[in-house]
Formats: sequence, structure tokens, C-alpha cells
Amino acid sequence: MKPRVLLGVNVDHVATLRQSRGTRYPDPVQAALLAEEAGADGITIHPREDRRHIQDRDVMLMREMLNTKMNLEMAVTDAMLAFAEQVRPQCVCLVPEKREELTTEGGLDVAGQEEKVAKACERLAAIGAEVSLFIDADKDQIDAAVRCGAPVIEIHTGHYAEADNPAEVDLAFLKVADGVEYARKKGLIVNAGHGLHYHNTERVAAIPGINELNIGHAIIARALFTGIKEAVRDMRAILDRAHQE
Ligand SMILES: CC(=O)[C@@H](O)[C@H](O)COP(=O)(O)O
Ligand SMILES: NCC(=O)COP(=O)(O)O
Repeated sequence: MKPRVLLGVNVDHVATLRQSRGTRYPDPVQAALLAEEAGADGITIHPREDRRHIQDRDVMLMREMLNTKMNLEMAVTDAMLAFAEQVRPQCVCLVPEKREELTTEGGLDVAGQEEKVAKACERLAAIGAEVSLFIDADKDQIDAAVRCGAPVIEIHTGHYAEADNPAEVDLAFLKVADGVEYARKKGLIVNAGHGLHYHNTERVAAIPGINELNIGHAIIARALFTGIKEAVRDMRAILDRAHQE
């Protein structure tokens, strides 16, 4: 029996709407709790260095209030590592960040900065956090993640999500699927995320060996029209349907 694929709901873009006017609403903390009620297995938040959406206050409150688990996404910097040591989340996902980017554009270059990433993994493991590395489905990046001591990787599905035509989509999908298989053989727990929505997720969720999908923007967008609980339930149903395949 294939294990159930976990759903991590990223609530960053509830905070994007709040920050657009500097109001107290909508509150990503409220969204996170409702998402958990609707079946989210965890909540992902990404306090970027420029704090364009998630604020430290959101992180601290969620750390106290979440009933599932917090997956704290962060850049590999001393400041963010110190913040993680203060927050002590269950999970930390190390991601690349460029101030000028609209959203995450690619995977973390672990192979190009192994010593720095390995030290970060060590620091985070010391506070009991499960560390994942957000990487492209490249074998050299997967090998570097193993050498850095990360128990988990999250494969960047942005290239698959943004592919323009069916041939490109298939190529990008096969790269993700091959990456999952390769990483599993290396003993890694394999998650995936970025750009997944209601029409491209089932195929990824059906990849043998996928542990968890982290999905945010599409769920929050749908929630504008259906409410967040229904939006989460709809995505949960897609993962469950893939699980039965
Ligand atoms: C790493 C990733 O793909 C997302 O989890 C990340 O949070 C995207 O950044 P924004 O949420 O700022 O779009
Ligand atoms: N790590 C991916 C994530 O948390 C959500 O990405 P997206 O669904 O907002 O693109």
C-alpha cells in the first residue's frame, strides 16, 4: 500500500494581501489554523530576508498555535539560522533567495556551496529540526544534499509548472520523477513543490516515493473564491485520488 502523500500548505500569500495595505488582516495565522482543520498535514511559511509577506510575528504565533508542524523556509544566512534557533520549528527548508525575484526561481545550489550548507544543516539538526534542501532534480545536487547530511530534499517543480507546451511539460515531469527515484535510492525523504496547482498536481502526487507536496499560491488563490477550508479539501482530494492510482 503506497503511503499517503502529505500536504504542506504554504500561507505566504495570505500575508502578501495583508502587506499590500499594511493592515492586520487577512491573518496568515488564521489561515494556517483553518488549513489544518481542513486536512493540511503541515504549514509552510517563508520569512524572506525582505519580509515582503510573512513577518516574524506570524512565525512566532504559528510556532505556538499550529497543531501539525511548521516547515520554516529560509535563506542560508547567519541571520536566518539564528532566527530558526530562536523559533525551533519542527522542519526547516533551505531555499535560495534573490531580493529582486518575484518568487523562487530555481533550486538551491548545494553543490556549489557544500561546506556552507553542511554547516547550516548541522546547526539546524542541533536544534532538532528536520532539514530539507530545496533543489532542482539534478543528480549532482541530490548527491551534494546527501553529502551535506540533509535527510530530506524538496524537489523544485517550478520548471514543470511553468513549461509552455506538452512536450516540455513531459520532459520536466520525467526529470522530477527520475530525481525522486534517484534520491529515494540514496535514502533521502523526497518532497516537492513550487507552482503546483489544481491541474498539474495529481501527476506529481502519483510519483512513487513522493513524501509530501508543499503548495501555496494556487490554494490561496482558490481560497479567495471558495474559502480556505474548501480550497485545502479540494487539493487534499487530488492527492488522495493520486494515491489510489
Ligand atoms: C521555495 C518555494 O518555492 C516557495 O515555498 C517560496 O515560498 C516561494 O516564494 P514566495 O512564497 O515568496 O513566492
Ligand atoms: N516550497 C513550495 C511551497 O511552499 C509553495 O510554493 P507555491 O505553491 O506557492 O508555488
